[in-house]
Amino acid sequence: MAEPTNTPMPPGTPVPASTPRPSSPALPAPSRPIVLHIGDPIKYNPTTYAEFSSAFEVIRPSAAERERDEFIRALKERRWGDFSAIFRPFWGTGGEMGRWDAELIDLLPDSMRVFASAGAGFDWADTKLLGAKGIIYCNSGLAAAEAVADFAVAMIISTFRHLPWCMTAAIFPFPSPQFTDPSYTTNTRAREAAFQTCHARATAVSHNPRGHVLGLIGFGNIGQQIAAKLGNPAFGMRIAYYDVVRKPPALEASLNATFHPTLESLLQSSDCIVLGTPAFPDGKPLVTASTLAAFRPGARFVNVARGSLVDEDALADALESGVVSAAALDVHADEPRPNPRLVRMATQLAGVPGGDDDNADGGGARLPGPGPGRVMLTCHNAGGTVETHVGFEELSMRNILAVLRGGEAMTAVNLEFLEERG
Ligand SMILES: O=CC(=O)O
Repeated sequence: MAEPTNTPMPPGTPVPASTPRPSSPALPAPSRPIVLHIGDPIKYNPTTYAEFSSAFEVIRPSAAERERDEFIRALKERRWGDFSAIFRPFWGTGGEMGRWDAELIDLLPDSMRVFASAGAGFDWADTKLLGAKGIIYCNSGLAAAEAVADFAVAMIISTFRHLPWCMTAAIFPFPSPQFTDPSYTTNTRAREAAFQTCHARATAVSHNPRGHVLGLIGFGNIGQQIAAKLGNPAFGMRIAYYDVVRKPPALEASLNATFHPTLESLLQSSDCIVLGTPAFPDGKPLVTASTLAAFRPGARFVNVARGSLVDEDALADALESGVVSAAALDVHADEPRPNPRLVRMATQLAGVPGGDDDNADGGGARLPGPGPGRVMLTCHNAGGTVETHVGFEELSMRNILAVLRGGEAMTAVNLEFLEERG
């Protein structure tokens, strides 16, 4: 049964409820287009939602109905009628049915026109097949770009300054927040050694980003915002990029960005490589043993795109051999399970029992081993801010309003595949 859209909004806000629908195949023709709302109720944009829910009949399947088997059953029995749009305002919910592949897409009603979802990435949906069926897919990358770029800045700085080492050494041996771990209170020498070693030796492997070449793979909204934040006059990095389509000269000039016509040329010229490009539909990696071989010796690597784009074992090899001197990964090939070899490196300390201080005086050139603090791992947090979620909701509703009123989608990603409908 559909859940009511009992949205937590400021008190007194008038919110039209979505319509619970009986599980009956014989539905009367709707007076307004039906929108299938998958996931949590909206939270942040009551005014737009008031317009949205008076323009459309909004049906929100329950959490149980969104599980794949039940979802397929419901689509087969046309439980939600001839809906014209799918609306997924959050990335944390609404994905329970799994990948939007042919099995699901082939069950969509002919009335379906537009699928608007939270999230910059759209690897969870076969957008080419949707396009072939005349369905526009809109992502919400625009809403996440600033958050992802800010997070990428922190990760890039981390690869130059070895923040994981600085942070873990300061709290060695990782006491509980209550400081009740007996080793924390008794193992004073080891704790002091961890702190002092990091204080003394992190200097020798840390560098200012200024003057280094930042190589951006992908120069869309996220890449451009990273360039604006880290180039001149702020951090003074030299901006280089590779993308399948070269950007206009005025844009390149405004960001002082140098285009590289091949990925190899970008890799050979960069001190820190940042991945900010959509995943390949077939899940093929872009950063592999052979691409890593083209990195400058001792280059740094940051991934804020998708884990599937990186062969993580090849990256671990490159960190071990020193080809890559530091890496920061927000996204992982097998979420929520980061690669165990990379986890081990992320927790490695110098100058403490079980640590590794072989490389303490390395200086960015090819190093013989991973050394401490060279890997930063986070939990797919880059886009995760309140502002992003406000934007996800708003943009998804605006896209559906535009398309169903006969206008243009703002953030369609599959227009090249879109087939005209009869
Ligand atoms: O990964 C985050 C997103 O797709 O927005």
